[in-house]
Amino acid sequence: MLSAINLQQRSPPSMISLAGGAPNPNTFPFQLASIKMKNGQTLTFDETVMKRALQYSASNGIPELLTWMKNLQKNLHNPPTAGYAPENGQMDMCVTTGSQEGLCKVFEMLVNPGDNVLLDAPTYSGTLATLQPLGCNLINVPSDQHGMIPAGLKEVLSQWDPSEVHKPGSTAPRVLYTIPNGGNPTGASMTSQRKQEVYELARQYDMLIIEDDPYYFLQFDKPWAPTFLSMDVDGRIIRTDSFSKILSSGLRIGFVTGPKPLVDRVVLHIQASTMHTSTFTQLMVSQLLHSWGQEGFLQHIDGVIEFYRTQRDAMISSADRWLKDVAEWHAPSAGMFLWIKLKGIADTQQLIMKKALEKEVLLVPGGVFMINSSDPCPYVRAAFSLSTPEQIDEAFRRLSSLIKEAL
Ligand SMILES: Cc1ncc(COP(=O)(O)O)c(CNc2cc3ccccc3n(O)c2=O)c1O
Repeated sequence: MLSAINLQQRSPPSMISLAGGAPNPNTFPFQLASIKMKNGQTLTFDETVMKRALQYSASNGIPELLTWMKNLQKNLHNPPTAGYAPENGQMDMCVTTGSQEGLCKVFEMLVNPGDNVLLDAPTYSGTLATLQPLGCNLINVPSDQHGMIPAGLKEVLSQWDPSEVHKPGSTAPRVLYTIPNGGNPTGASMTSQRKQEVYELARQYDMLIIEDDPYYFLQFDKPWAPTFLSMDVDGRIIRTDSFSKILSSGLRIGFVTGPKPLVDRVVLHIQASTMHTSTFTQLMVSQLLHSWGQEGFLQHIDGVIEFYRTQRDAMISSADRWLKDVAEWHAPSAGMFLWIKLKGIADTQQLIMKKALEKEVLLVPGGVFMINSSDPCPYVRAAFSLSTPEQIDEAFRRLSSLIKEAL
């Protein structure tokens, strides 16, 4: 059906279509839309645009948003694959309903029951929730406050012979997942050196790397770290980006960037599920981005970075004030999370889900970010995105007292 709509959109006005099963927008109750921006601008949908905004659209995303994003990706990452032929893995993109949908579709496409999948735990609970039903075998790669440790990856991979990974029945892992900047929950950011070493190992064992990077635009210091996409000479990087932390989380706009043959298959999975991301939302964001231009977009990002840097600084100074003798942590250089190890506590689940609630302080017990959530975990995740510096300070005072009571 959607291909009929695509066909119609590309046909001359003289074409009369009785093909697409699309509803008639004249029956829709919505007439106009105007959205006031904080910078004084107004985004407007007149009657013609409104009819398009309320109608089905292409599964890979509306053209003007895709074009804008492809130009941004080329300017930010200069991917080697941008210049490749389509059949040789040319860089392509599609719009997804949040990067969460992108991750879900990519894993659906790549992972079969019994497959070995590599990732550095603790990791985003949403990814674990997507992977667990696929019946794959999650193998942890050692990591520290600078992200995945290449020597640890080499050690994990040493159980397979690189020359045999293509043999039928090989159990060698085909997929490696990581969050390279401002990791969730650890706040860890990978160095460029580590990324290059991990990429080389992925080449040796012919693996795809899923670069899940929603905090890329929340790196507090410049220059931003080179991405896996920027070093991808082989077309083995599938990158998920998100507008959630910089424009809006409720609008649900994300992107998958990768070699065209793989992006084409992600789009087929989208076609068979959500069909496409909201046309209205895509048009709204596209109008904003075209009015801002890349320079305006990056200026907006600078403002967002200053906000989260201030929040990070507040959380670190409160941690120094209240938690120094009962906990350990590393100050993140990106993202919105602090990963705190409570001293003398084997597992934080009970402490957080019971005692902390009594003390009226909410944190996330570290177990939910582990491959086996029942494994004891002495960590908690604290987000510095929503609370004020004053609230963060009071929350850590409460956390400090409940740890001391527990010891
Ligand atoms: C590493 C990594 N990858 C992908 C995503 C998905 O983001 P999307 O682009 O908005 O779909 C995320 C979002 N992470 C979270 C979301 C969330 C939503 C409601 C309530 C709590 C939430 N907590 O706690 C989260 O960490 C993420 O951290």
